[in-house]
Amino acid sequence: MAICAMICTTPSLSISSPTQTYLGFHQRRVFFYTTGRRISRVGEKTSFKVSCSAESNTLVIGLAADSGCGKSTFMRRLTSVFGGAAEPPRGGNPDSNTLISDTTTVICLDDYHSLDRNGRKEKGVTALDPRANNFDLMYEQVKAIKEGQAVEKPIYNHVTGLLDPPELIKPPKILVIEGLHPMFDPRVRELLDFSIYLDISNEVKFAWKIQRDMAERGHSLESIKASIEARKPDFEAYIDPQKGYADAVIEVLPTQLIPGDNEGKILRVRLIMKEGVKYFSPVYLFDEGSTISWIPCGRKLTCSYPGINFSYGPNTYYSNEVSVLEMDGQFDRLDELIYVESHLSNLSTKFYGEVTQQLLKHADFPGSNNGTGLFQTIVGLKIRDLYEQVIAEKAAARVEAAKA
Ligand SMILES: Nc1ncnc2c1ncn2[C@@H]1O[C@H](COP(=O)(O)OP(=O)(O)OP(=O)(O)O)[C@@H](O)[C@H]1O
Ligand SMILES: O=C(CO)[C@H](O)[C@H](O)COP(=O)(O)O
Repeated sequence: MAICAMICTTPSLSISSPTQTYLGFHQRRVFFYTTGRRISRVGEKTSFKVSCSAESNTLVIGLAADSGCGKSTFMRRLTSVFGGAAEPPRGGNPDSNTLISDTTTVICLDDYHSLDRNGRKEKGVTALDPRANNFDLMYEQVKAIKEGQAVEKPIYNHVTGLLDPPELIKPPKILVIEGLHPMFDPRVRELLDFSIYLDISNEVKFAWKIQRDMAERGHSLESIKASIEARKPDFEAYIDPQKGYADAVIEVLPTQLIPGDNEGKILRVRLIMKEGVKYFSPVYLFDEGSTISWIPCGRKLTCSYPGINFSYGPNTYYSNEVSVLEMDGQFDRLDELIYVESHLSNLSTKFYGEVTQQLLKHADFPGSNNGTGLFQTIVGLKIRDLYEQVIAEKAAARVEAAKA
């Protein structure tokens, strides 16, 4: 770092070279060595490409879920926690899948489809199949962004089903990679600072699909059923197993408060939080580590049928120790959520009532009155906290390095 601070205005230096290169420093000049021999000096004509870039402060978050499972809604909640609105790149492809705000850039991993709609049809593979995706490019580009370099990322056009010319993605403070496979490739997984899986049970997925694809997109009930069935084997083989790697899973199930309910309107939502993740301390209800069941309905929380049930406790998930917070039911009055919020700890809020304020602000988003909205908001706050801890630690390390 000391070297870079002297030769660059920004604190890090990136070098690309066709051979293994070693960086040396002597009398305020930077030299490159190959197997110990000095071969060139910065400023001299050289085949090495040297560029200064901002120190790698890009935090990378992975958000995995099947299509139509609430990724966009979650992203809107996350961006709002950082205080901004996300928009597609200005002046770019109107069908871009990217969303940029002051703090976050969200890229959709559909952009790494290597086969377009026709290509998949010809080869008889779905978009969930690894053979339809370019994981090498995904890895190289996410790594480059994390290291502070801009990349030309391809665009998969959902309107035409074709691969469009690429768009420039500059390194943001927080990069979110959302889509089908953020935790599939071990190399990409290794780049993630935090990972989330939205686990929507088949019953609920079906209810949401019907609501959206029938009401908004004019699909028939039969075609929705057929598309879910057709995706199932690949979903189970390639998408679902990723939840074993996630730091937080939001699991959405039918309610247990109404026996045999299959409407998918009242939901039982579980926030599964891995223990021992750096910069992430799981949220708890009443008393950390104990097992709690709580019906908050009564004087301070209005509940109509079938009521609300919270539970919390330690558990094991894919051989990992986790804490699980569960909410079954829905709120009648969102402003009364403050009562529930005041019984939760480790929320990483900046002021009393921030969770309630966030949900009230976006009361019109799907799921604001149930555990999906509540837990998405909480995970958003935890990501902000994680980011702030990383930044604070890097700043402290820089101060220490400058002292040395
Ligand atoms: N928490 C929720 N409660 C009820 N319905 C929801 C919830 N989240 C999402 N939905 C339903 O699912 C639909 C898809 O949500 P969203 O667009 O956020 O998902 P997505 O994963 O980004 O979808 P896609 O990948 O297909 O773009 C919404 O239009 C809504 O009908
Ligand atoms: O699973 C998906 C992720 O969103 C899509 O089905 C996939 O990207 C293919 O898109 P399209 O159906 O528009 O060709």
